[in-house]
Amino acid sequence: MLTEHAGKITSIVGRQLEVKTVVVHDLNKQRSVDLTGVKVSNDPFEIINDSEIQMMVEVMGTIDQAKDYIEAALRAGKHVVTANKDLIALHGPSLVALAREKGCDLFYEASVAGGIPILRTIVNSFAADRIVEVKGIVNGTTNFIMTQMNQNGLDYATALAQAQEKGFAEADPTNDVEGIDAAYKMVILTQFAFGMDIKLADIYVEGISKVHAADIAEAKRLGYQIKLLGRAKLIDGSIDVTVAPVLVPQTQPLANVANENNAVFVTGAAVGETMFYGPGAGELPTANSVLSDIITVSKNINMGTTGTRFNEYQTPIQKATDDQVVDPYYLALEVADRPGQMLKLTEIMTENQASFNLLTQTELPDQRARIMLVTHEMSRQQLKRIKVALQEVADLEIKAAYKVLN
Ligand SMILES: NC(=O)C1=CN([C@@H]2O[C@H](COP(=O)(O)OP(=O)(O)OC[C@H]3O[C@@H](n4cnc5c(N)ncnc54)[C@H](OP(=O)(O)O)[C@@H]3O)[C@@H](O)[C@H]2O)C=CC1
Ligand SMILES: N[C@@H](CC=O)C(=O)O
Repeated sequence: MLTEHAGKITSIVGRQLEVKTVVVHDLNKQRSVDLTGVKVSNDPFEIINDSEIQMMVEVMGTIDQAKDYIEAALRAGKHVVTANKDLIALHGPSLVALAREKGCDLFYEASVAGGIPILRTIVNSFAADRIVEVKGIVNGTTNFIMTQMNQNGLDYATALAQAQEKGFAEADPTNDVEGIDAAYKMVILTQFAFGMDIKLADIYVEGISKVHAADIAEAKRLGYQIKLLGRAKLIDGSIDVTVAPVLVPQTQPLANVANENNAVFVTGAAVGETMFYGPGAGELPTANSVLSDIITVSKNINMGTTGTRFNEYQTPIQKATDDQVVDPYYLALEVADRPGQMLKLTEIMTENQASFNLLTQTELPDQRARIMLVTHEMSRQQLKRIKVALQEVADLEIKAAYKVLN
């Protein structure tokens, strides 16, 4: 892209960008990019110690190693662009502080939602509004897997292997499928939207690895798609952040976001609901976001305005309590003794002031049945109590408890 769009980039930046050194892991690997005239090395200090180089781009992944290299580059006075959400979510504040101290830029647009320019949009276009909710599909791999399972009948392992082949998944896809990658992105989105430095441990995280084909089918029958959704919501001045499988109504645009695409809804008190859609993973979409950062830094160097934070908004906000977070839920239970279990279920729901508006069941072998119900709105605290009480019931197993988007 730097070569093909060189003329446009030069006219926007006012200078010609030159790649001096590329650092890789395996010097013998065949590359599809023409690196004629570029120094190729496996030593990051070839960049960090080169006084001619003004900017370092980190797209190697990892946490500790990348952190060491970025810190060294910032200490050497180099501006940094990174796509590393793991690192920014876990160590963003200290890296941002170091960059500021050194008068350097640190940009990371590609770290959230791949090719969608969502961080820059929040910083620039929502600067005057009060954001009340950010929710969406922020992991391409899991959305690709769920789409392939749903629409093409692929099994989980085959769909994951395809996501890896296409370059959407992380080097170790555990973080993708267990919701950690989406949670890292929600940490960054929460920081940008609400000015709040939330920790990974403050987020309820559940991935897709345990989503059952029976729940996908039942959700579909009821008019929903199960999607891995991240949500950061302002509730009475407090923030709640979650990443989990959610039943999305077919009529909601998020239900139709397929494959590696991502979509982020940003709701502002003034503007209302806005939706940003595009490829959330993949080589060129990610490269476009990285290049938009490179161009921003280059312009800042030109104008002598480096050293300001990507996001300047900071404000102290509390985490919401389980009592404050209210949603309808989908519950799937496996039972043996049906009439007895149904009675118990109804009792437990009533004792916890909860009710359901829909209940279905399917027969399973050995006299067992799978009961699926959609509740009316209840707090996360109520749900927790109901789950604890149901766990005490003999011959009853909770198979799923997912939020329903309304
Ligand atoms: N893939 C995607 O769609 C997206 C990825 N990201 C983020 O971008 C980063 C990179 O992801 P991705 O491109 O998929 O990863 P890849 O594994 O495809 O690429 C990593 C690159 O880093 C190089 N590298 C790895 N370790 C070292 C090391 N110790 N020293 C020098 N070079 C090293 C590798 O070299 P070699 O080629 O020799 O192996 C390779 O070129 C991650 O932080 C990821 O989370 C962000 C948004 C989207
Ligand atoms: N593994 C990530 C890549 C982009 O951030 C994803 O699948 O979304």
